Amino acid sequence: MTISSSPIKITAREHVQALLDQYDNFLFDCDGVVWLGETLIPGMVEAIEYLESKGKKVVFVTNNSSKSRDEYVEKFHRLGFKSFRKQQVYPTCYAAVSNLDQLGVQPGAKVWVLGDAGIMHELKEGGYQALGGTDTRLNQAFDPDHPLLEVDPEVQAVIVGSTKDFNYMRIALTLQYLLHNNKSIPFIGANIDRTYPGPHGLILPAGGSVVSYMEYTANRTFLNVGKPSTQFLDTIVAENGFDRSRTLMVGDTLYTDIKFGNDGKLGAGAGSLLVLTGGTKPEDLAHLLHLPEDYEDPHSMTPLYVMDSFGAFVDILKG
Ligand SMILES: C[C@H](OP(=O)(O)O)C(=O)O
Ligand SMILES: [Mg+2]
Repeated sequence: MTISSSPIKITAREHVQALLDQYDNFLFDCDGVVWLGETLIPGMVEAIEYLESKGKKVVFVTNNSSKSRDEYVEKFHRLGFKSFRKQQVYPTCYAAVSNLDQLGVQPGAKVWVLGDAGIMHELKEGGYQALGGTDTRLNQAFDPDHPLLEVDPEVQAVIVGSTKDFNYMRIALTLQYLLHNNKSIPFIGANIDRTYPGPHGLILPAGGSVVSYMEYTANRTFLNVGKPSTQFLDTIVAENGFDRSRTLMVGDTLYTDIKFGNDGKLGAGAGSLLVLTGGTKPEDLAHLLHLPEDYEDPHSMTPLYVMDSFGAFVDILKG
């Protein structure tokens, strides 16, 4: 099946049954698909339990680097996913750390972080020394004479992701590392998302806004390790032994999730399902469908399927 110009709307029992027949493996985005902040999207626990009861493999791929895999396990359990295991979640803090080795940065090395606890914890778990990030000494107002502003020459990489502690001390220091040694230290960005859907209908700044800030300031290009990176998908497919033609990506964002599934050649020609519980509204999709053919490859961001909420899966199936 190829990507149609208009996605197929999943509303009836036969549509849901077709998904079950067509796919063995389901990749789920988290923010806007499974939850909004700490609020579970109704029906998601039942939907995942149903898929697993039918022998389907389920993994979660999130561009949100604020939590480590261990912290995601706690969150999934807290929200009712009782049998959830660490191997089922791929946050970009983990992807960022997994990339270090290939960039020649070996465990034991010092890595500078502009980001939240997830990146710090994954670095430590990978055997790296994490600097910056959540260090509370950086919470103070900018002072050019502060000893912390001295660059540590042993730092071998910089990872930038979302942070709720975005202040001038942190960005000024991060800039020093990005410029250090003739801009030779690898610059990893955890994601490209501008925003993410928060609780109470709030649209909140996401990691991509922080990464882009640093990219512009340092006049450097970062390596994006998150969706829609095809290398990220290759790793997930290989680690789980998934058959791409029997794999579906479910997400709420066109330029990350849907592009990830389409560019990654999931499904038999296409394997992406957009839900409308997060950042994308029907009018955004309509706009995309009317873009000129040559506009930044609109097909790569066109989902094969669309569904109001994946949480409706079991209800639709039961009629
Ligand atoms: C939006 C994104 O999370 P995801 O939707 O990939 O779980 C993020 O928090 O930057
Ligand atoms: Mg999302």
